Amino acid sequence: MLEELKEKVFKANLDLVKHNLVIFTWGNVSGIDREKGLVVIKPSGVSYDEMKASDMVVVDLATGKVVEGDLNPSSDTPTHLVLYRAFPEIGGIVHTHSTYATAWAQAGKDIPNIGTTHADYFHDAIPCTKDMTENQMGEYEKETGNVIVERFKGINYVHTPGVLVKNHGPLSWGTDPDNAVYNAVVMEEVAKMAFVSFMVNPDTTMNPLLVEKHFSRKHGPNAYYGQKK
Ligand SMILES: O=C(CO)[C@@H](O)[C@H](O)COP(=O)(O)O
Repeated sequence: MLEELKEKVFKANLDLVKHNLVIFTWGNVSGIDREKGLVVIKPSGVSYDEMKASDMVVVDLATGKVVEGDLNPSSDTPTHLVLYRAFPEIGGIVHTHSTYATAWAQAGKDIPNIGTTHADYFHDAIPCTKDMTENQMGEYEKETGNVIVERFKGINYVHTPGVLVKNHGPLSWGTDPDNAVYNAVVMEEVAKMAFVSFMVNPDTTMNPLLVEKHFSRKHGPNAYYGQKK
């Protein structure tokens, strides 16, 4: 079942290593078949060197139950499921511990939009979630999804396809697993650029008109991951 999606998700997970976004077993990528209501995700704790497409785990979107696979699904599966349910336009999700985006997440700071590179891919500042409450810690991964959805109230998740989970790390999403990985790579790069920019000039700013010009030039007024709807 879902062999093609398993292959796509498997390749996208290996691309995290190719792009230096993860080491060891850190991070994860998932994809979704919305017609079947099934999510394919990386197995938990498996080295990328040893991983196979057949190791990918299939999970029911509605119940979270494993419907296919001998290995445990990623520990972050509850987070992915909350986002797929809340963000109907996404087809793939990535979580990494990429250095600069994770540093901004650990610092609890949004990555402000101060460059045209950022503006080409993320319309708004890349938001960081707030501290979770003691009650939320009980179901950390599920509540991580809920605080992301809460943080995106008033932010178009299609136009800004990524978030920083406070004191943890980045998540990005896209039309499919490959697009989600692409956005994860861009996110790490703009996190690094912003960090260095603020070291050069802590007071740096960007004219919002330049943001609009670059984002709409690339994505159009009714953007959908770069294509007009
Ligand atoms: O951030 C964490 C754990 O804190 C996870 O995202 C790990 O980095 C990957 O866990 P698995 O996907 O292998 O369960």
